Amino acid sequence: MSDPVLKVRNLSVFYATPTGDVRATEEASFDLHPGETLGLVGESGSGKTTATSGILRMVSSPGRIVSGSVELDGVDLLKLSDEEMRRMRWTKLALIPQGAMNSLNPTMKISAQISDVIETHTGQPATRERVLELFQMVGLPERIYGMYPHELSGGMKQRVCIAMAIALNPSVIIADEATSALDVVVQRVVAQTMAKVRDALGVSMIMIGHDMGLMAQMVDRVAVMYAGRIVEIATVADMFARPAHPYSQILIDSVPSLTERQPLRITGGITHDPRNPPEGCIFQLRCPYAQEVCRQPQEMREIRPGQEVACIRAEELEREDA
Ligand SMILES: Nc1ncnc2c1ncn2[C@@H]1O[C@H](COP(=O)(O)OP(=O)(O)OP(=O)(O)O)[C@@H](O)[C@H]1O
Repeated sequence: MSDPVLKVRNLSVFYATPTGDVRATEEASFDLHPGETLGLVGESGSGKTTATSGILRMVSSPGRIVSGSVELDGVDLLKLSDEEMRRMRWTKLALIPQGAMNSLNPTMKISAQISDVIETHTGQPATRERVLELFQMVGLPERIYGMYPHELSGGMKQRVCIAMAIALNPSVIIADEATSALDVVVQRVVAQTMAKVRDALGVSMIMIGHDMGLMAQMVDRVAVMYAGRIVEIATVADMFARPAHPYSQILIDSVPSLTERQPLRITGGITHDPRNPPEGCIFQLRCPYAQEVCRQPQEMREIRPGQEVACIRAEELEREDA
């Protein structure tokens, strides 16, 4: 396999609170290969957004990156100066943030906002031709060129955000639940646009989401997070056919069917205080199979080529869903 475009190793990001650090992302490690899409899933509060903020070095106070490395094309982003990092954003690494469409500037025309991104990083404003080319790639009509965000539908605004993300041909795009604020039909169309653009440009993507059904159709591999820890990484096929971690099994069971899209609906939530995780397995307090042995630290380990899991009992508990 080709060298990864992005190599994340032991990334930990904590938030300081008066009663101790919230360990929002701890020891996260994964690779992203050229042209690959990796899905990052887990229920609310599992640390998905925090992990990607760490990758982009956009963690704001009271958060801080505690440790780790984030290599993009062989360069450790965590070692760059702020100015060097600023130059990486949009050109190498672009973000479509949560609620992206609400982050558009209401007082600026769509064309000017896209042009602005390009000008800030290249020193040259975008030509009308280039903006229209981007519109075409994401399926936006030419007539919105001179319009303001409030004149556009939610789906269109989301496409504008995709256009901005690809404007400078980044190697990696991180899409943070980019579609969750939209209704189901619009979600599907926007997701298809994202996939089309990704395939046309050969860009690598990290997609954060709750919707396992949508993930199944959009991503190559899935990383499952629980309470700040990645507990399993596998191809979509393996994750759905033989999820190895008990938490992944619960996640998969929460999907009614792969064609019927639904957000993750898991009762219970994260049960421990994120400032004080249990010793050993992060999932032990909710795990139906927890035993004494689960109080030992659980490292990610490969149980078959391409499937890594942080569960000492994985082989014993494995099941075939196929
Ligand atoms: N500013 C903050 N101060 C303290 N704790 C925080 C702060 N921001 C996030 N957290 C905590 O960090 C943990 C991870 O949050 P994060 O938003 O990364 O999760 P998430 O998986 O992206 O959730 P969602 O799906 O709801 O976006 C949670 O326990 C959250 O309460």
